Amino acid sequence: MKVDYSLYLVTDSSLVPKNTTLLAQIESALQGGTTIVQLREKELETGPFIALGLQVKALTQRYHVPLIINDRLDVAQAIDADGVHIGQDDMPLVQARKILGPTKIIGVSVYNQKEANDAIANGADYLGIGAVWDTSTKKIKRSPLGIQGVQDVLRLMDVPIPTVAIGGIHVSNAQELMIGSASGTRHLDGLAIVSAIIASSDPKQTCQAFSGLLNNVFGSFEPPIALDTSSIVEKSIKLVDLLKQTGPMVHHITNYVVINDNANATLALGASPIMSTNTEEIDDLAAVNDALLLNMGTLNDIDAMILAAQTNTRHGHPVVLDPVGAGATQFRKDTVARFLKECNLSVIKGNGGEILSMANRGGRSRGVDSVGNNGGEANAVLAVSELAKNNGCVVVMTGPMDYISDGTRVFVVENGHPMMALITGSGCMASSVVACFQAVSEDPLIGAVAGMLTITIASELAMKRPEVKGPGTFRAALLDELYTISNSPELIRTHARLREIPLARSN
Ligand SMILES: Nc1ncnc2c1ncn2[C@@H]1O[C@H](COP(=O)(O)OP(=O)(O)OP(=O)(O)O)[C@@H](O)[C@H]1O
Ligand SMILES: Cc1ncsc1CCO
Repeated sequence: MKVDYSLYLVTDSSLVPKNTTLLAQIESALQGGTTIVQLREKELETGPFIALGLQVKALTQRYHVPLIINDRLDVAQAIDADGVHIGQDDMPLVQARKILGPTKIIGVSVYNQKEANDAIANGADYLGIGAVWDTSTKKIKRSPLGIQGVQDVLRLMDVPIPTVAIGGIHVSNAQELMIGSASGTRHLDGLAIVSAIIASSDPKQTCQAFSGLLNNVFGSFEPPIALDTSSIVEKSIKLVDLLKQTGPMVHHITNYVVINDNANATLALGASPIMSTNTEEIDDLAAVNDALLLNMGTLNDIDAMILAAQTNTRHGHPVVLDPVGAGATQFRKDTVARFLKECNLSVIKGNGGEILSMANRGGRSRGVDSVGNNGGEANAVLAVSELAKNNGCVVVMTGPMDYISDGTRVFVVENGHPMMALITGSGCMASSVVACFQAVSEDPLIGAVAGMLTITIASELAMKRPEVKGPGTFRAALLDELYTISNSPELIRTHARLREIPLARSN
């Protein structure tokens, strides 16, 4: 579930103006564009808190906005809220997560780098950074952070998870805070507001003012520099080196046909594979993992896959899905729908039949094999770009040409050899390689292109070997050539055939 943290309302009944009610203030705020609500009622006993929680939940559900409960896990459970927000002196995050399970949102209040990174390491979904300024709504024990203090926490987070700032934020200082605290590509994802909304004589109007201001600020943040194809090739070369230097761990839940090739391809690039399907160890693995690959080939362990995806996402690790045989059976179609709904995927990498059928663009699978694309390049471009845009991820569609898109750009890797289609699991190996690159690439699009260049160039180099006579010798040579590229990444520069297809503006 993707959560919009941008206009985060935190309640406080004691601040509600005399002529109205808390519920009316919340509803007005929702009409004005509040994107998430936290019920913070420090003085309420359990019974009345639950009763109020149920009323607020009915409201937030109507506006399709998540409801978070401050501190009280029991209340959150009783009303099946979307999550909790805990402070440094509340129930520790580790225990809270055990109680609430992996799917609930848990936010943590943090004041400095250490608290932020501890919360990130323990699987917080978002951070509330503050207090930014002095505030009348909460007695603060530590001096206010100011804009610089917020920026320090943002800059020093080990992994960039969503953040909101809290404490003394009003329409008058919100823009200064959003812009002043941004650093490089990191910025706040939203503002948590208490009195400016709850005590407002017109919460709807106040929220509209915040929303307008936030939209302008988000629009003003520098988009990442769009690299041309030769810069992406150079980046890919650097990523091969980085993979070898850092040796990231890549947890695979894959199929039993390809499992050994997946592990060996990962090792050949200098990364560490772990092939585990046991739910008991997902937490421990996620704590030290760097990327997760889910492969639907033999389609067991679906619950473990989803749990692993959610757990890894909480740790900030990318998740790659190989939707093997996506359109082949009703069960596979249903399972893909579950992955799309319940997981936050970084990359979907499938063959033509799989990706085209997921995009409703005519693809077919016979078992796990792709049965062609009748719509040519234009159809492939639309399939990857639409699927990417609709799911907020990168999509790779393999075949004689590999099409790769993040929804705004489309690249084609023209490298590869037809012999790849004659060994089982070459696509699955490509997914492992893409997952390895996701572990070291800040940009999932570049990581996906780098992965596809690496495996397809390896296939070309393998076919040049004199001992390669057919699929058997090719399979071994492919591993050898992944290893060759890992040691001589500049081979990518001389072999890459990468082109960009401009997307029509209407897309
Ligand atoms: N005709 C071809 N020419 C060049 N490269 C190809 C060709 N067919 C496949 N490839 C390459 O082979 C790899 C696997 O792609 P393919 O679409 O065959 O995957 P797949 O069907 O998912 O494989 P599997 O299910 O066996 O794992 C990709 O790297 C792709 O670039
Ligand atoms: C042949 C086969 N069957 C299920 S998975 C798999 C490997 C290629 O995906």
